Amino acid sequence: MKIALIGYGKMGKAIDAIATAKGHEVILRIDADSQHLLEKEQLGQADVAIEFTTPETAYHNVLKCFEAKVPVVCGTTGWLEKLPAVKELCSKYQGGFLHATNFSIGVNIFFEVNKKLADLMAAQPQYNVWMEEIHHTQKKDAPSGTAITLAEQLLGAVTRKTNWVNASSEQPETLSIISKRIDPAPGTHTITYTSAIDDITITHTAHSREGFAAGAVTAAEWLTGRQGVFSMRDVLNL
Ligand SMILES: NC(=O)C1=CN([C@@H]2O[C@H](COP(=O)(O)OP(=O)(O)OC[C@H]3O[C@@H](n4cnc5c(N)ncnc54)[C@H](OP(=O)(O)O)[C@@H]3O)[C@@H](O)[C@H]2O)C=CC1
Ligand SMILES: O=C(O)C1=N[C@H](C(=O)O)C[C@H](O)C1
Repeated sequence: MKIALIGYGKMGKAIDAIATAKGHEVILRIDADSQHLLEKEQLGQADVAIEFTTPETAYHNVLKCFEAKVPVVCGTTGWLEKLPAVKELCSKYQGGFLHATNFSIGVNIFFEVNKKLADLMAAQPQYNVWMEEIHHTQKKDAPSGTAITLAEQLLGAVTRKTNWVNASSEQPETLSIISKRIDPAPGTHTITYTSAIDDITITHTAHSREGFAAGAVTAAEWLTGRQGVFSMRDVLNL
């Protein structure tokens, strides 16, 4: 498979190592200084693009892939407000688009555990619930995309919580998401349900970026040759 890497920072480099070890050919490595390569002539040579850049640049980059008719796997977080527009444009261009706030198998299983626990806690109002995420200090967005996915799942089931804030809140209807930035944390997410009697805590801790990168390569293999808007649930059959 010929891969175009859009974004060649921490994730781009981790994906390069895994894709190359699996026998794929990385034909483009694009960073902020080589955006002129984001054109049909170059991008169009790839079977698939993998985009991990910044909240400010992801939308433009994904559109460039649609224009070049290259399916794109996107892991960039912090640009949720533009996702609905991208999904519509994907249909217009008859493109392929797969976005995930977290590509690791472990976190995608954790998402399913979160939904199940939230379903059970929906009928137990004696429990309050809050969330914490810890990442490295270079992270640009807060809360993390993964934390927002977890929060949306939780609010969908635990209806006594109606909104989330990226702070500590005393409002009973507000889900607090506390963000901490501590090096070198690749990504830790914890959800705690607490009552006067006991606490239940679930945590996912990434030990490195390997799980995110391996998941992105698996998603790219899966997306190649497909049209439509997909998620990791499609890839992992969850
Ligand atoms: N979904 C998931 O599983 C995961 C998602 N992420 C997300 O992925 C994103 C990237 O993370 P990470 O690799 O750690 O970040 P880095 O800051 O290490 O890398 C970002 C890269 O994007 C490049 N870049 C900036 N602007 C452009 C542009 N206009 N076109 C092309 N490339 C550009 C930068 O280039 P330069 O170096 O020249 O500035 C750099 O190479 C973040 O949003 C992060 O939250 C991270 C891990 C897992
Ligand atoms: O920026 C990161 O590093 C990470 N970002 C993603 C997020 O925002 O959830 C995924 C992972 O936690 C690492």
